Amino acid sequence: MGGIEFLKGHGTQNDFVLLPDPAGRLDLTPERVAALCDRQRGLGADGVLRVVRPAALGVESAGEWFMDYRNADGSLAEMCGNGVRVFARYLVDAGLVTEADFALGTRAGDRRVRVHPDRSVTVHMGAARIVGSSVTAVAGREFSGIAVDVGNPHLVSFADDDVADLDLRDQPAFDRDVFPHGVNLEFVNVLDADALRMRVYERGVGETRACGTGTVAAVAAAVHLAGTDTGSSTVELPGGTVRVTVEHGASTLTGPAEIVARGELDEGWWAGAARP
Ligand SMILES: N[C@@H](CCC[C@H](N)C(=O)O)C(=O)O
Repeated sequence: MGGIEFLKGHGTQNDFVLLPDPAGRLDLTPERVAALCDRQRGLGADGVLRVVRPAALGVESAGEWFMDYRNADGSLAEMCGNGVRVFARYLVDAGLVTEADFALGTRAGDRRVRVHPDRSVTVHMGAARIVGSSVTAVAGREFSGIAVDVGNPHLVSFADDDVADLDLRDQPAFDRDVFPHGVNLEFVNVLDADALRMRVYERGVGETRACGTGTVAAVAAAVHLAGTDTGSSTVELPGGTVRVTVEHGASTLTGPAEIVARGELDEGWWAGAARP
């Protein structure tokens, strides 16, 4: 095999290693994903986006490309909102799609995207479903939350105190009976009628500087609390600001997406990274 091409990109500082692999030839083990994402022994990222043809993985999609997303710990997740924006940015920059508006496949189903001239990307995120409530605890302090399914699981907790002061270095407690496959935990301040501030502790990663599906979950939860099913809001995150709309079983996420670097992985390193 020749060198393994990679790119590095981010969306509101939620960062990813992209691996172009149209035919699905890479043996992308959880150990290799974890090594790639490690900020000391690898390239460092919150997740990996393999760029692959749907047929190569045996999945159905109306899109020409499938976003094979992995969390930094090597686990699979259904969906990644910031990842879709970065993935779309790469496809357009690389000339792999020629339209500005197209569909791509994810484990949560197909997602339509629009790449704007100012380099921002809008993703049609599908339905954000309110599925119940639960609790979480950060450093012994309990928060009640609204459970939201955005293709992947979220628990959104609204706080009166500034979420900037929360200590999110350790995994907050959550109810494993309610979330047997884990959950992404969002902590939110309402700034005004159409502005939220959010921090997030992601399943399979830890605290990240932004989570696209999390922002959609946060706006859906805010809209739900307001007693309606339609609304739109900016969401300020440590890594930047996105815009979310939620209406009648659909939602959109708009924000920046950047490709930062490209290069080749060392083959010896790749071979060794297959081992834990
Ligand atoms: N950062 C992502 C979400 C990635 C998946 C998540 N950690 C999970 O396990 O569900 C986003 O931007 O949505």
